[in-house]
Amino acid sequence: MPRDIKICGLKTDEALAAALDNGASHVGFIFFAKSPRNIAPVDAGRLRQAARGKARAVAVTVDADDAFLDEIVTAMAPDMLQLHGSESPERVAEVKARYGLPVMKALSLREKGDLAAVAPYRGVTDHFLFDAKPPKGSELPGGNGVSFDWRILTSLDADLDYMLSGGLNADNVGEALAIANPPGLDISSGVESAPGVKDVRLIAEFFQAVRAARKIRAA
Ligand SMILES: O=C(O)c1ccccc1NCC(=O)[C@H](O)[C@H](O)COP(=O)(O)O
Repeated sequence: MPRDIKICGLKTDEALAAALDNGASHVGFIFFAKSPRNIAPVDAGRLRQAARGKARAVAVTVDADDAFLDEIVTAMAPDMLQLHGSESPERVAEVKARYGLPVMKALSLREKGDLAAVAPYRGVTDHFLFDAKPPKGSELPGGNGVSFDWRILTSLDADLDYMLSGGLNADNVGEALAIANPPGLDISSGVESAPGVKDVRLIAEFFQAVRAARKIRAA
């Protein structure tokens, strides 16, 4: 059963409180101008205070340069950086060294062959996040509410630390857990009533569904 659950794309006190009250281990803030979940570093810095000692605050960036990362790290003091663009292993290593923070590299998957992208990042990134490839025409590298074939994850080494992401919701998370048994889960649009608008009821329902799946597996 998942050790970690990340609620991503938070912008309000209410949504953050719902994530924390329900037991999120990670809370994510998106720094990508085209996203409906985009947040200013200073606002994320204020929000993330409530997460201290409860959940790790994750700054999600897309091919960000040092100047933007400096601004984010200074304003919000994240616990982790999620690199959700086409950052190379060398760039991941550079970011890790520059900020001394754990890094989660996001990779987008559709089929088994896409897992070849994992090897070059092993020993470089601290964690992986496996998301679906964006649909054609999407301007967003993540947060598209699209899932992939979770069966491809069963061929991964058991020690690989990753979050399963992409198109999860309360209705399908039980199946995702039964198939892939991932160490972590990440969700964004599946707990929204509209793009970028988190819904506290959907957040609670997602955690309930995870708990229900946990009971089924334990029985
Ligand atoms: O969510 C976004 O808008 C976003 C924009 C740019 C880069 C990454 C983004 N999201 C990253 C995440 O970690 C999402 O939670 C992940 O892609 C899953 O999203 P969803 O399919 O909506 O659950």
